Amino acid sequence: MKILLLCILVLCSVVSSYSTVESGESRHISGHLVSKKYSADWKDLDTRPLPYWYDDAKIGIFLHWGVYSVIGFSEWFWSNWKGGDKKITKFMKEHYPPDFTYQDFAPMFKAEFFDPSEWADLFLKSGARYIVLTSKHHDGFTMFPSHRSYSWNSYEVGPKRDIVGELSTAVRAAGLKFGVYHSLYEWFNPIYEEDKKNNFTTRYYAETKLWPDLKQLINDYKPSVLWSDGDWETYDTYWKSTDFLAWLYNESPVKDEIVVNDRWGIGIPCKHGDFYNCADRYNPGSLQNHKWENAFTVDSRSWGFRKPMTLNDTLSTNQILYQVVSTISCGGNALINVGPTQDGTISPIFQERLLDLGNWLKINGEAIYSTSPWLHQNDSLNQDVWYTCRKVKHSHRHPTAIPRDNDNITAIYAIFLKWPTTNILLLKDLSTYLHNGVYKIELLGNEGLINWNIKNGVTSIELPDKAKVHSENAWTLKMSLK
Ligand SMILES: C[C@@H]1O[C@@H](Oc2ccc([N+](=O)[O-])cc2)[C@@H](O)[C@H](O)[C@@H]1O
Repeated sequence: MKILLLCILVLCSVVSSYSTVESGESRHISGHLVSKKYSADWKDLDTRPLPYWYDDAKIGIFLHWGVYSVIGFSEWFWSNWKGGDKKITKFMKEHYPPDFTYQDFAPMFKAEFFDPSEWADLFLKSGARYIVLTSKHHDGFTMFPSHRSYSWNSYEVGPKRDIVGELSTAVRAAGLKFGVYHSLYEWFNPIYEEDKKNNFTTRYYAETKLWPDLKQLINDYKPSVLWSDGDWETYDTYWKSTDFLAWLYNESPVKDEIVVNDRWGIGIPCKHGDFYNCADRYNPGSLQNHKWENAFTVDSRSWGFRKPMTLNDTLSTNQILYQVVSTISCGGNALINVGPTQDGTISPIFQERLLDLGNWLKINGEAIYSTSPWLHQNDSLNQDVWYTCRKVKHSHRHPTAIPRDNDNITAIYAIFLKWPTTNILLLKDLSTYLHNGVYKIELLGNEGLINWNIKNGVTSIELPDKAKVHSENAWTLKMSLK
């Protein structure tokens, strides 16, 4: 007996030392990452380098689309209704038969005008580099033919189409990355409710629904982003988040490509994940240590399509640019949400905002894509100015965090969101870098060089006649060596 125990002990220690060697290494050979095996704990998972495409992309489009788009209140409609929301109760009483259920809305979700390549064309023109679609929100309705969501998916009810499949194909054909939003919990799934009733000591839902669904999603659609949500009722130990991520990073068909956010259980957001969302609409205004993403909505009041939305509720192009620019300057990505309609269209007001962004990026994209945060983010003299910079390529970047060094800078960009009435832009934080006159300044989208001088530590930049400048809403000054 003793000998047997000893043998087991020795075997265990051999196995564990082998696995530490395995998991302790990650090497770059001629630019290629030799993938290591991650163990299923946060400490090891956190060492995974961020796939470069994500930091380079900077801008994505978020789509909240599902059965809730039919009602047009918000994606939380069902839960709010059941929770006794007065407005909703009254609305349902006035407009629907007394026994009408949330499920009865599903056949009305026809998506009859849904043309994925038209959407992809719009997204391409917006300048976004990745798309994130709700593959399943908290109502549990899957936008793909889930093997575990019988009669509660877009392939069997409503559109009768594999929305995730069709959109992923079209988006990729346009050269963009495709990702999925996925809610861990389902408000009213009886199997989940049973686990919940058992204080999450049982894991029936996680084993029989969640895991098979997630694996199907990853294996069948090979998304580049998995945007996890609905994690907050219980711990990552119930979800088995680390096991899932170890599988995702080690074995899955997207192991080198995929990025995930931070919503993997109580206490995890803002602490673990390839990038952090922290709270929704999170925009800290200062440089962060870890890659993060600002997910925000063009309709300031809802993620899903809201029929009573007014023009006033929507973010203006200038407000969207403020979010995009301040976020990227602080090391984040911007994920801009719009809610498509039940017919499968994207309303013209959202189209216009996205196209405005695209037109702005055509001129100013050089200050956005593949840039790094600079030494300063928001100019200390002029609050409407945000900096980014360009560095010689990737090999110098820290693999998991936002680069903080200031080596290898080839250009500094100052993006300003208000045109000064005097036509003179005053900046402070640039002054120590520009002093010796070897720098030139250009305004993107405008011919020729810009006159500038430094007095008492303030850089004064003479802007050209505004009428002759192509960019609108925000402008970029580029500082580089002569
Ligand atoms: C993107 C959004 O994500 C969640 O809402 C959240 C989740 C987390 C926080 N948070 O951490 O502050 C706030 C809203 C969803 O409930 C919501 O419907 C939408 O899908």
